[in-house]
Amino acid sequence: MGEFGVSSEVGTLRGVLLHRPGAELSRLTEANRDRLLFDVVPSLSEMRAEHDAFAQVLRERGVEVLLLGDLLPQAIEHSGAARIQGISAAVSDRRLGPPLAAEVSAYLRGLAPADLARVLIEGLAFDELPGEIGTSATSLVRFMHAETDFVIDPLPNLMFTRDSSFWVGDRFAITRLAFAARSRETSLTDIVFAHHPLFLGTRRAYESRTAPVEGGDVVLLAPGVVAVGVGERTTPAGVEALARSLFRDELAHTVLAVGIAQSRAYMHLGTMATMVDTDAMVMNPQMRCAPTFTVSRVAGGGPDDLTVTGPTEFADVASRAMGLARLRVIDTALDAGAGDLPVYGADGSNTLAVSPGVVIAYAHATETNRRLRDVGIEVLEIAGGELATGRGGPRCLACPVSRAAIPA
Ligand SMILES: NC(=[NH2+])NCCC[C@H](N)C(=O)O
Repeated sequence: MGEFGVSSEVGTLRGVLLHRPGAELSRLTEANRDRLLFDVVPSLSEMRAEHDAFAQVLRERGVEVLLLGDLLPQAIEHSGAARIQGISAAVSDRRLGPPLAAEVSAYLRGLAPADLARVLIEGLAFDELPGEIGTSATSLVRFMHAETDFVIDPLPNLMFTRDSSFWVGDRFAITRLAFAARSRETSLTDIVFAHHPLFLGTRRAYESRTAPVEGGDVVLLAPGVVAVGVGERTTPAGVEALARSLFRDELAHTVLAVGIAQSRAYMHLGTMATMVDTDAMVMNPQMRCAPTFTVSRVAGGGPDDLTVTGPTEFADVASRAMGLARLRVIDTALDAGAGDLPVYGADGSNTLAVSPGVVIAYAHATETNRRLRDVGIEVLEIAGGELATGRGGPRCLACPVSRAAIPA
């Protein structure tokens, strides 16, 4: 696929990390789906068929598709540290109590890499624990847990690989996810990028990881110019930490912090606005004037000194920061066909570019897709009725690891 590295949202895509939906989604029930961030309980078989078709479109366009479910066991096989890291992120003393936690950890240490990877992704229910674990009288948890409790929570949102990591320049960034239901996902993307031999020698961006930053909020507008949504997920402190880190590593010179509503319907900047060409964005109309602060480095200051200006309207400041005479903005439509998802839940703005002016989009975003075609964007449609039940479109479902540089 060529070199790893990503400096835009539209440069010709050469490689992506996807996660094929698996049994972790069969864990969703009416009782837990809200907590696990799904609007309805999906059909796994249909969802997998849709996801396979998505991967196929990518492959047909010459994109190498890496699957997390393949890379994770390979990384664990390769590195003892990866194994320990996966186990310690999954087993919580606080939740299981020390005696049971110790027994579960010992059990996981003994599993073959493929089995351990499966547990780390799909979770572990109490009734799946081998009979001999925790049966001594030392664990109250073993006796009193609720029927529906998990020893290790499943990760049904892992397929949204853009949230738990992203690449900027020639480095990978492991994020910090805002909600408890997703926070462990980053331990798995970290294992893959830090320990899989494929990525040997690649470096890490954004080490701090204290305040939440989700990859879905990070939009690489142009080389050196990074927009980050601040809303339900990414916090202002997260953007500050990310900006400092990107400036220090010279991976960006301008960070735009874009205020989006604190609501599930808005979720991520990438859900509301995405690049579809080097000079064009598809955008929820409300985003044009979203209050945006520009964060840059103080001239002559230390690497950690930031200067903040604004607020200014998102579309204007983005266009200027990208050095464009004019940014073409295509408004997302209120698409029908999204069932009872809220108006922009059709994920029409959540397109994934495979090259400048060529994007993958959900077929159900009919009107938005028509508008994109009207201005000359090629739209490759995929079925997403089941994939969209967790909310999130093609862009969230893929973490680009290699894109060609966009021609200057
Ligand atoms: N980048 C995105 N918009 N990702 C979609 C994530 C969807 C997931 N169910 C969540 O609520 O977190």
